[in-house]
Amino acid sequence: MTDSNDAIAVRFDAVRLDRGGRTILSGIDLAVPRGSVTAVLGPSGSGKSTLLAALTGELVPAAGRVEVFGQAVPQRQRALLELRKSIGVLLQGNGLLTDLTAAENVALPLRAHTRLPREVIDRLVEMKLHAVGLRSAADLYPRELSGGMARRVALARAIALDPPLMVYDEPLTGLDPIASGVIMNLVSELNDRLGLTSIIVTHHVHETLPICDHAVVIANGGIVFSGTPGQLQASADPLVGQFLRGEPDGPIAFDSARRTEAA
Ligand SMILES: Nc1ncnc2c1ncn2[C@@H]1O[C@H](COP(=O)(O)OP(=O)(O)OP(=O)(O)O)[C@@H](O)[C@H]1O
Repeated sequence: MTDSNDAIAVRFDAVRLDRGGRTILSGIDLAVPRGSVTAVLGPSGSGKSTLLAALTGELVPAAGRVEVFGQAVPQRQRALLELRKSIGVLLQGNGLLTDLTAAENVALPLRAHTRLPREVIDRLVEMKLHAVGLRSAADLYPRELSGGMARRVALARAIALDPPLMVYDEPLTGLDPIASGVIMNLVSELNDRLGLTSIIVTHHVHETLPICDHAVVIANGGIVFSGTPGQLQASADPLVGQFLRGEPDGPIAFDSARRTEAA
């Protein structure tokens, strides 16, 4: 592994992703530096979740190569499970089990993937809940938590195994502006404090950009912008402008995947 590879946490090299016999994304080149926070932005249906699926090995590229920490995403189940332990994923729905308390939910990955004794797991769970500011909610059930608190418990569970890479799929869905601000601050703080690399897939541009080092916009079947948040805001590209302003009419097709298919 070379030094330059060491500095890159995730690399997409000429990747094409197909789903249901259709090309969703093609010509994807992306390098996510270690330690950075990267936003993957794009309109609904543009292929953001598809990109994540390639990163976690759920979807095998039709062409090109995806690497995580210098290694190609494996296809063999065992190697894939090993890779997934190094990727913490916060999904759109929190995925909390309703008949378990917050603490029991956070303990799940530790019980499943380690042989640590009970008291060590309890201590780790306490630390993870503390990291998201919810130590006092340990014994509450998901139905007793607000939407923002539930998202934070899910975040504590996602970092339970200390993954070096965090992936957030629409972390702000269903949250009010205050809870959204809390989550974004946490994402940024955890990234810096724990030395993580974070990728945030979202269409919440204005809430996400302030904590990002890098932004990528996908539309019309590929990457249409890659740069800093400042460069994104200053971009004169009509496609980027349409997306930032959320306009229905413009160079981004209403159903961008359909346009790819027709192309
Ligand atoms: N399993 C699948 N089989 C076939 N097509 C799929 C599948 N999953 C997604 N697609 C299609 O791929 C395209 C991209 O979907 P994807 O979910 O990646 O977009 P997205 O940008 O994450 O959207 P959203 O912001 O609404 O979640 C869409 O046209 C969708 O219909």
